[in-house]
Amino acid sequence: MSPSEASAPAGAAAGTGEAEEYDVVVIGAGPVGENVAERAHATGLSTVVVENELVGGECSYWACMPSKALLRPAAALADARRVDGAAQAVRGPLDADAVLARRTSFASGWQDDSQVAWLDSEAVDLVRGHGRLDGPRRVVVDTPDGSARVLTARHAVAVCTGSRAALPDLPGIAEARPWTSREATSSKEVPGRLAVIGGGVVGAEMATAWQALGSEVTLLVRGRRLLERMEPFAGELVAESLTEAGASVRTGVSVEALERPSPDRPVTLSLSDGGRLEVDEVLFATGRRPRTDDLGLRTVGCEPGDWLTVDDSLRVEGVHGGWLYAVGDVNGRALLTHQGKYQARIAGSAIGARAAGVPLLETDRWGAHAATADHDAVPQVVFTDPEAASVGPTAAEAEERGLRVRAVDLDMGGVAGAALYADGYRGRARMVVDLDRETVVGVTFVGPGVSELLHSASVAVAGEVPLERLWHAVPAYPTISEVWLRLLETYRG
Ligand SMILES: Cc1cc2nc3c(=O)[nH]c(=O)nc-3n(C[C@H](O)[C@H](O)[C@H](O)COP(=O)(O)OP(=O)(O)OC[C@H]3O[C@@H](n4cnc5c(N)ncnc54)[C@H](O)[C@@H]3O)c2cc1C
Ligand SMILES: NC(=O)c1ccc[n+]([C@@H]2O[C@H](COP(=O)([O-])OP(=O)(O)OC[C@H]3O[C@@H](n4cnc5c(N)ncnc54)[C@H](O)[C@@H]3O)[C@@H](O)[C@H]2O)c1
Repeated sequence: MSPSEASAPAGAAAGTGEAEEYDVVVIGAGPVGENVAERAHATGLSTVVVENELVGGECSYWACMPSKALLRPAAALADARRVDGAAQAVRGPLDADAVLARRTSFASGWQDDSQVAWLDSEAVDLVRGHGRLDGPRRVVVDTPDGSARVLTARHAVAVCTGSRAALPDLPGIAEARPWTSREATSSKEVPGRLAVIGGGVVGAEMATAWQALGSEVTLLVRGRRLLERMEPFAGELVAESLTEAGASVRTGVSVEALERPSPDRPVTLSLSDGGRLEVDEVLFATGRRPRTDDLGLRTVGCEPGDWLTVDDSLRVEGVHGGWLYAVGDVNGRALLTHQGKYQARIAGSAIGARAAGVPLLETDRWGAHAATADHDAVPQVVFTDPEAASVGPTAAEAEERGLRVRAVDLDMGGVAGAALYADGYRGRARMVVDLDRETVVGVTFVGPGVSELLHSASVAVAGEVPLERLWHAVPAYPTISEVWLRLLETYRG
């Protein structure tokens, strides 16, 4: 079937009330939905995506892109300040207006024309409106003009509706009009005093960005440290650096109530240690919940409000006929754009293979239709200063999985390339070695400029490269990559 034949839906046009039939219907045109549609279409299937906000999803407008655009100028300035000779040339603060303007341009001014054009170029149809399931293989779209369109799928429906910020149920929270990640990435003004609640990735990154932009930031962490899902030294180094930058980082404390007497007045937080804190804005960076509450899931035997549990080919478990897929944040496996897009490539080709009647899918470990990396090789970069980058389990997680491991630690300041990169370079690395197979199962780097190193670790982990072969992968001198050589030397003793 040619792509042009493939993209033509059968059935009646919109407005007639009759169902429009496609091979694949995708609900949600975030980065993941776009990729499921494009991949499924590449296998010769007709595809349509349903979107009720902006094509491009959270990542493009209120998450990855604007947050990294806010953080990059701070990192560039910090890097220059760590190099004698360059430091003398950059004495002033960030130009907050210019940073916010650049952020806005990376968020495409919250317009989705270019992403719509991309869908069009890939011959994927777009229906604007809120999609919900209405029984097997059937999606009803409530469109902005008040009418309903019915889409049916010959082969598969993929739910790619993502996640939204989770807010705790606290007295006064609604009246306090707190920021979520949306306001933290799209604000047009720099608040004088900002409280950030939550020591996860959003909390650490947004505290870094807004402190650098001139806010007086207080980061309130209910646990013992920041970035609890990474090796302990990651959160410790990031907290130390945030404190040096002027932020107040307080652990073991949470918010119990909020009071904002009127919208133009400051907000006062009552804290679990009995203290009170007055700020101009408060950001809740307290995790995410799946966008599954208004999706008609009961009509197909699933529970609304839950993360959708999937198998490794991204098919929702327990749905008769195996036609329902859930890809990206909504399945709760790894809330990251690159991991969702990886799942999308796998789901798209699995949908295509099943539609073509391929009798035996490659769903074995590392097979073409199995998202194995979700379990063993999820890379993540936290764009704080210093950057924290990791792939695979931490040493503690590897032990919990029953692996016999050794953690090899290194102070990165001794690596020549790191010392050249920044005067007094502060950074640490850990390589977690599976002693039975002599392969690397997890790696963490924390330090300036480590984000671009991470893929080397992902290749080693996903490739299950034996240490004796890694020994022959020679890092160029004098780059920060020589951290690999030092780690291997330390392991060999
Ligand atoms: C502040 C922040 C920073 C982040 N930074 C990074 C980063 O640097 N790197 C990284 O890898 N990840 C990052 N993430 C995570 C990343 O944003 C998500 O993993 C990614 O957006 C998930 O993509 P998705 O397509 O699954 O969902 P989403 O991007 O949430 O897209 C879902 C889409 O579905 C639409 N939708 C929902 N329900 C319906 C419905 N019923 N009908 C029609 N349409 C619907 C929504 O409008 C949306 O467009 C960040 C997250 C946050 C909050
Ligand atoms: N650079 C990146 O890759 C990047 C950047 C931002 C977000 N993300 C993704 O987005 C997802 C969401 O990030 P997040 O930081 O919102 O979630 P998270 O789950 O990483 O962290 C939330 C934090 O809030 C704390 N918390 C929860 N409820 C609380 C409460 N009531 N009071 C005080 N603290 C509370 C938790 O203990 C946790 O430390 C992450 O899973 C991450 O993968 C990725």
